[in-house]
Amino acid sequence: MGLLDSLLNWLRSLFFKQEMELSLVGLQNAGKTSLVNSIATGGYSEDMIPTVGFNMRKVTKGNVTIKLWDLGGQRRFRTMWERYCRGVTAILYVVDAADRDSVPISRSELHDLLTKPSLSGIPLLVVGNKIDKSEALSKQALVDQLGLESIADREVCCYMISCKDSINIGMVIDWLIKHSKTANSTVV
Ligand SMILES: Nc1nc2c(ncn2[C@@H]2O[C@H](COP(=O)(O)OP(=O)(O)OP(=O)(O)O)[C@@H](O)[C@H]2O)c(=O)[nH]1
Ligand SMILES: [Mg+2]
Repeated sequence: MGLLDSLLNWLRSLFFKQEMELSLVGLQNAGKTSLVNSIATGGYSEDMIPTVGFNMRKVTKGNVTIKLWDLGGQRRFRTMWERYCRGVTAILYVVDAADRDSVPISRSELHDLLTKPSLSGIPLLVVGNKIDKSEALSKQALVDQLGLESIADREVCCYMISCKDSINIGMVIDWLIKHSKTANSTVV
C-alpha cells in the first residue's frame, strides 16, 4: 500500500503541474464527486450528498490551478451538461458499472451529449466505476452496452475503476496528464 500511495502521489504531482479544465458528467450516483475526491486527495466517503446543480472545485498546487466541473447527474440537471462541457480539455463520463439497469439510460444521455456541435472533438474518458462490487460489468460488456465503438469523431478511452478501493485512479490521472498538454496549446 505504501508503494501504491507514493506512486499515486507522484502521479498527482505531475498532474498538478499542468493547466487544465475538466467536466465530470454521468447519471446520479455514478460516483463523479467521489472521483473528484479521489483525484484531488485520495479520500473516499460512503456518505455523499447528491450534487445540486454543479460544484466547481479548484485545486491549486504550486502556481497552477485546475478547474474541475463536477455536475449533478439527476435528470433535472442534465440539460446543463453541455454548457459546462464547452471548451474543456476533456470530458470524464462516469458510469456505475454495477448498476446494470441504469446503463441504457447512461448510454442514451452520453450519445445525446456527444451530438452537440459545441463539444465536437473533445476527448472522452469513460470511467466504469464501482468495480469493487461483484455485480459490476466487465470492461468489454460496458464498452458494448454504451456503444462506445460507434463514436468516431473524437478520441475515446475507457477504464474500469473503484473510488472506494482506489483501483485504477492512477490510470485516470495518467490519462489526464497526457491530455493536459493539448489543452495548454488551445487555452488562450
Ligand atoms: N461501492 C462503491 N461505491 C461507490 C464508489 N464510488 C462512489 N460510491 C458511492 O456511490 C454513491 C454516490 O457517489 P457520488 O460521488 O455522490 O455520485 P455522483 O455521481 O456525484 O452523484 P450526483 O452528484 O447525484 O450526480 C456514494 O454513496 C458513494 O459512496 C465505488 O467505487 N464503489
Ligand atoms: Mg456528485
